[in-house]
Amino acid sequence: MEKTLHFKDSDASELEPFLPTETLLQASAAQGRPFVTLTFATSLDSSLSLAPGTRTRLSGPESKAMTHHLRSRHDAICIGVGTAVADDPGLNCRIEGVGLDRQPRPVVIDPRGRWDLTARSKVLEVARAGLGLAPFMVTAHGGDVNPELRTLLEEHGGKVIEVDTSPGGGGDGGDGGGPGDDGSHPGNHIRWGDILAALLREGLRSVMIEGGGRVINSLLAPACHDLVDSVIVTIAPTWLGQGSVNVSPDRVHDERGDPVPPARLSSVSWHPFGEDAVLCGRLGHNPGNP
Ligand SMILES: NC(=O)c1ccc[n+]([C@@H]2O[C@H](COP(=O)([O-])OP(=O)(O)OC[C@H]3O[C@@H](n4cnc5c(N)ncnc54)[C@H](O)[C@@H]3O)[C@@H](O)[C@H]2O)c1
Ligand SMILES: Nc1nc(=O)c(N)c(NC[C@H](O)[C@H](O)[C@H](O)COP(=O)(O)O)[nH]1
Repeated sequence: MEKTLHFKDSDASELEPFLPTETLLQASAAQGRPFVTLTFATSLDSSLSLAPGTRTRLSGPESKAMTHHLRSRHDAICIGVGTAVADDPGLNCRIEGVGLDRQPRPVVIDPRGRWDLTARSKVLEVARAGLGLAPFMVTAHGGDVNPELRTLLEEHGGKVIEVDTSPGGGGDGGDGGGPGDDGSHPGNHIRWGDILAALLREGLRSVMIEGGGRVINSLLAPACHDLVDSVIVTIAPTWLGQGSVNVSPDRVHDERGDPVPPARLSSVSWHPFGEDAVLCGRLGHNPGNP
């Protein structure tokens, strides 16, 4: 098991204006979704990892502890299956003293059963050790879920959640597209509004979405802005170069056909954590905010 992390209360308080409060949770629930924080770490050239299918360490120890604090402040932590396969993640909070009652529920979006989950996968080892919760897998309604995978999940206290796909493959920003991308393949795309509504029905009132590239780029598309409350980005002082997994949402054009920026944050603040800078901002409008 990995080393325990430490995070100071004074650092935690700097992040609070961007995290769910009871008022914000109720306002999000009234819109039929959990409070959503989009969070990830990038290089100076806006990359998440050196190449698809590989895991690249970007955060230093201080900002890594910050990310784990965020995990303890949400009911769920959500990733796409591309990240689940590339990283074999634990998806728990490893800050000292954080008990099971403050662990987030891991959620993996996997419309067509690409996840190579086995009993030796880290997320299940963590659950068996009592250091985190067993994962939920969100899949396409009527898709083929491997019965062994379903049993494995259920034996650990996890489950499969089936959600209807959106005919035509999206309309809410897609999921970034590209080779090997089963998520934007017609018939496999699940609208983010439907994914989030399904998580709220499971009692998950706040979700931290950690990536990867396709997930982040799709949520930064204008059609999804009202589904995202806060964005918290760790920026590491390094470049990963061309061919890396990039945060760069699809181009957006105005009615004249001229390009316009797809997204801009508001209420922005910057915080140094070790050698990294952490950027906090708001994307959509949550009626619970002043
Ligand atoms: N630096 C960071 O903070 C960070 C965070 C997470 C992941 N990563 C890296 O990102 C890479 C993985 O990114 P990626 O873009 O390959 O994969 P991803 O994790 O974004 O997963 C994409 C897949 O998820 C599914 N999916 C996502 N949204 C969907 C939707 N709305 N409907 C249906 N299916 C949907 C689809 O199968 C899609 O192909 C890895 O290298 C990982 O290490 C880095
Ligand atoms: N904050 C942050 N800094 C990084 O340097 C880095 N590589 C990630 N990556 C996020 C990550 O790729 C997924 O969210 C993992 O899959 C989680 O894995 P763990 O639970 O930590 O095992 N995130």
